[in-house]
Formats: sequence, structure tokens, C-alpha cells
Amino acid sequence: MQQQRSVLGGHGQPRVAPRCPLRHAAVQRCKSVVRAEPPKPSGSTADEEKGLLGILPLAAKGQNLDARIQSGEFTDSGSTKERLTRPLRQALAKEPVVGRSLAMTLADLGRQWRAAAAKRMPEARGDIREIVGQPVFVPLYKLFLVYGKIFRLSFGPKSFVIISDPAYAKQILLSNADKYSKGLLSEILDFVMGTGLIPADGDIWKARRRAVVPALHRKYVASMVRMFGECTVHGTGTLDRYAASGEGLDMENYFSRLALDIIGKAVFNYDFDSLTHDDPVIKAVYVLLREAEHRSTAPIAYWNIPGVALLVPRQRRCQEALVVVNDCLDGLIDKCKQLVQEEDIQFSEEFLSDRDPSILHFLLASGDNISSKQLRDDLMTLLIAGHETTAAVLTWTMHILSQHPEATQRIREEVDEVLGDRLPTMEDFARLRYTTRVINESMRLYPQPPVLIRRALEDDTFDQYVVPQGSDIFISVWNLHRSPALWDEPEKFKPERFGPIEGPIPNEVTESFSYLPFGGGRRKCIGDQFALFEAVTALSMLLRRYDFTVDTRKPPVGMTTGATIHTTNGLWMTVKRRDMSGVAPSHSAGAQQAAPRPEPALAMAAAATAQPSPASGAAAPAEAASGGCPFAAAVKAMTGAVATTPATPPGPTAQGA
Ligand code: HEM
Repeated sequence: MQQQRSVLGGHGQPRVAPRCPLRHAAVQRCKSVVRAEPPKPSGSTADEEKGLLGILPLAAKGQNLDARIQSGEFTDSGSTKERLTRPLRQALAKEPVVGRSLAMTLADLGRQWRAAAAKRMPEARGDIREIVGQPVFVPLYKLFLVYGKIFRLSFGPKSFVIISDPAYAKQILLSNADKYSKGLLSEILDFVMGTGLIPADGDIWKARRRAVVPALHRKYVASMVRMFGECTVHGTGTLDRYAASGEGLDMENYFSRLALDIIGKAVFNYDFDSLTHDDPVIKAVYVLLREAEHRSTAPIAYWNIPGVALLVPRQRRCQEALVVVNDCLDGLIDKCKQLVQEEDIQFSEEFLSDRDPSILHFLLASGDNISSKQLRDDLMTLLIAGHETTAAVLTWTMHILSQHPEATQRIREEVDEVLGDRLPTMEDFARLRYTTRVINESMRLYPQPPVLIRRALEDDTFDQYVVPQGSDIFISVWNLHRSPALWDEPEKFKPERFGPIEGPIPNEVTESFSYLPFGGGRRKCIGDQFALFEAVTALSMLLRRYDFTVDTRKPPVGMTTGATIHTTNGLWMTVKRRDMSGVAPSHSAGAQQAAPRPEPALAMAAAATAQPSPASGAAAPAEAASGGCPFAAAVKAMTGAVATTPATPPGPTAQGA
């Protein structure tokens, strides 16, 4: 028990480049700026509202952004020269002949100054400490409501262009994608992803995308869907224990572990089994995830200073974690290479092995001739890209649903009808439409990641504004998804906003780049289908079986920034077995079971024992058939640290350090 505890615009709206009505506010004085408060998210808790909208506690300087916005400091003042000379011009105009002609010259100059000022991008200047300590997308949203769709944010010599417009986003991601690189992101992620797909640019990116995308073919995704269901069932053992004890559990931590188990199997056929235990590899993975987030929000790249890796404890831990994870990956790569040599299988387009259906196996079997370092970079990238994002989507969906019992009820009706108690298959997703819409809408309200990062490789023009080569750009997906100009009641949870439920699944194309849950253009997420199916599977199966209620003994939910949006203190919920007495036995229950699957009740009973079930791989021999990491196995053998390790929760709320 002890161990378990610790383990854990609407349609009809203008869609293309509408003029933001609030842009007008930028030329108003402070009164109108005060009115430009961001809308409140419906049903948000008092604390969350404070984090989102209220007076945000600002670091060190004791100033706050709201007060500065209200003072009119960020108000677009047009041409300063024109404003300063206006009284002189007015005085001269009263004088006969000479005075009047000078006034006319000044008026001409004023027109030129105004025209020049109109081409200058609006600029917000400040102290970086004013946005540190709060989710970065929150101040960006406030500034967007004042400045509109494009503005420059400057901190001393550093400056960023903030984009919050669908047409501009499309230009960067799609039409002019050649003119942009990942910039800062590559620098931040280099230590862990190297030249993996997310940070890579240019020829390396092209080659790796060409190699990796085919691995996520239809047959692969279909086989993964079954695994999603099995992992979800495996996790129900933990939920049952919490249901029995009445204790609250942190669902953010739970989803993080579920997603880690899933992505480990999907990418390199490795069973982390993090839902029931911690081990050195799992801990090391979390150290790296937290470090990547730390680097993406730290104001100075201090880790690049020579010697820091040895002196700063967190950097030392990061280096040690890298060794652990790299050794593990090298072991898995070697093992898979051996498998490829042994097997006598003809590689084909939809290559899928029963023994090891992982992406790693596909890449090796395809004869992709790459270095071990590149392969490791690819695997790490997929592990990170596919883990935190899905976990965050599930966490925030659950948070939203805790405030919308009517939506939970509708999901249950759909799941009872379509699935009953069985695991989903690919075909079911076409019928789990409402559940999918709930996830779509949750990704609008809480996009993961909330900001996309690019660097301009050459000058580019957005209407009258030139963004010079070398500019660092943030496309604020949060702003796009919550823009009052693009969405009807953007702060409200309305899964029906995407049109008839029989219609297409909303994406960047159907929503004209107002909606970018998976990015867009050539660097669009390669795991979008995988992730949607994973989220729908987990959500539908868990809601069918359990009642989740907010644990009021814990602090209310707040937001904090990482690569994705985390909660500040977890998403604490109590869980109860759902009362099924009023639910008609589903006609589809038990249908379409191609092969025997783990019976949920049995799987739960198995997992309910304090030790992990052999099926999980954790208590199985060191190198479990499911792909145990040889390095982890060695550590386990040396330390005996398997299920008995007291699990320090390395979950998303443990922010490292
Ligand atoms: C709900 C879950 C997920 C969300 C919200 C998500 C979101 C995104 C977004 C927004 C991007 C574009 C980033 C940019 O343009 O800068 C992206 C890229 C990427 N995603 Fe996902 N993702 C998810 C799941 C996954 C999964 C499961 C995988 C792998 C199995 C994956 C692999 C990738 C990769 C490799 C890229 C980089 C593609 C490239 O640059 O060519 N993602 N993801």
C-alpha cells in the first residue's frame, strides 16, 4: 500500500486572419487596457483563477505585470516624435505666416513619423523576472489582449516575437516553413535528444522523418491500441487499492506513469511497469524530463558554463541519469539487433513483428543504416515526445470532466454502448465520437505544448511587419486556442463547438490553423493518431469503471509551465468503483475479441497484490520477454531494488532540483 501510494471560433466565426477586436485596445489608454482582462475559465477554482488572471506574484522586483499593463506602459503610443512635437505644432499654427508654414512642415513630418511607426512592430519591454515564476503562456496571453496578433517582447538585449494569429502561424509552419528552424528548442534539448526529430533541422531532420514516419503505419497503430487497453487494465489494480482505502491519489502522477509504460513498449518494447514500481531507469527518465523542462524555462543557460556539470548537484544528477538511460537504450538496441539477425523475416512496408512490434524493431529491420548515437537520439525523442504530452492531455481532461459531470455521463453512455467491458479496437474509435470530441476540446483549452518555438533563418514579412533573420519566435497556441476573435466563448468547455459529431475530427486544416493541438505543416506531430487513440482508450475505459471525484482535502488545481502544462500540486482525486446496477449489459461486451485478453477483474486482482504481477514484467526474470532493460536488470540484481524500492514519486509535480 505504502508503495502504491508513492508510485503515484466556434463555427460561423471568422476563421482566417480575422482582425482581433481587442487589437484596438492597444491604442487606448489605460482605462481600456483595464477592460482587456482575459476571460475567466469556466468552473476554474479560486486558486487557478488567481494563477491565471489575478494579481500574479512576481519575482524579486515586487512589480507585477497587471499593474504595468494597467498603467498604460504597454500601450502602443504610435510615433513618440510626433506626440512630443504636437504641442509645438499647435502653438506655431496660431502664429501668422512663418509659424503656420513651420506648423505645416511639422505636420508633414508627423505624417511620415506616423507611417514609420505603423511599420514598427508593437513592443513590450520588461524585466524577465516579471514572467518567471508563472506559466509563461499566462503573461503572453495578457499581452496578446493588449497588443494583438504579433508583438515583440524584449528583456534587455533578448527579444522574442510572439505570434497569436492563425494566418501568421500557417505562414511559419506551412507556407514558409523553409525559412524557420527549431532555434532555441534545439539548443535546450541537445543534451537529451541530440539530433532526434523534434530538435533536428535541415537534412538530418529530413532523413530522420523519412525513416521514422513509416514505422507508425496503420497495422502498427492498430496493434498498439490493444496494448493501450492492456496497460490501462493493468493500472486498474492501483486504482482499486485507492478505491478500497478511500485515500486520494494524484491523477497527474498516475497518467504520467501510464503514459510512460505505454510509450516504453511502443518505442522499444521495454516494460517500465512504472505503474507499480520505481527503478533506477524510471527515476533517470524523470530526472531527464524535469531537466529538459528546467532548461526550457530557466532564464540563463548556466549549464553551458564549463565545469557547471560537475559543480551543480542538479547537473551532476542529470549527467548520471543520462548514463543510466543511454546504457539502457544501448542494451535494448543491441538486443533488438540480435533479434533482427536471428529472425528470417522479409522486411515490408507494414513490417510488424509479434515478438517485438516496437518502432526500434521497425527501424533496425528496415536496414536504416544509422549510428547508435542517432538511433538513441531518435528513441529518446519519441519517448519524451510521446510521454509527457499524452499524460498532460489526460490530466487536464480529467480536471475538466471533474467540473462537467454531464460530459462524463455522456462519455459513459457512449462507452457502455460501444465497448461495454472489452478493450477498444481501431474500429471502435469511429463510434467513440463524443469521447474523442471531449479530448479535442480539452486540447484546445490546454494545448500541450502551449507554445511552439521557431527561429527565422531569413527575413519574413507579416503584413506590414518585418521579422528579421535570427529572430526567436513563439507561436502561442494557448493564445490561438483562447482568442476571443476566433472562438465563441473561448474560455468555456464546449465539445460541441467543432460542429456535428459525425463530422471530421478537428485539426489544423479543418480549423484553418486556429487549432494546433498537434502543430501543423511539415513538422506536425507524427504521433497524433497514436496519441488520440491512447487518450480515448484510457479515458473511456477508466470512466466506464470508476467514479472520480476531486479530493477536497488537497489544494485546488493550479497550472505551472514545463514543456507541457503541469499542475502546481497534482490533480488529487478520490476514486470509487462505478455503480453498474443501472447499466444494461452492453450488446457489444465481449464481442470482437480476436484473442483472449486479460479479463479486467482478473488483471485487477493480480495487480492488487503488493508485488507487481508477473504479467507486468517487474517480478519476472531480469530480462523479461517483454523487453526488460539489461542495465536495469543488472542494477536490480545488485541492489535487489525492484518492487521493494520505496518509490519516491518522480511524478510531474516533483519539479526536480
Ligand atoms: C496528445 C499527445 C501529443 C501531443 C499533444 C503532441 C503534440 C505535438 C506538437 C504540437 C508537435 C509539433 C511541435 C512543433 O511544431 O514544434 C509535435 C511534434 C512531434 N511529436 Fe507529438 N504530440 C503528442 C504525442 C506524440 C506521440 C505519441 C509521439 C510518438 C509516438 C509524438 C512524436 C512527435 C515527434 C517525433 C514530433 C516532431 C516531428 C517533427 O518535427 O518532424 N508525439 N507533437
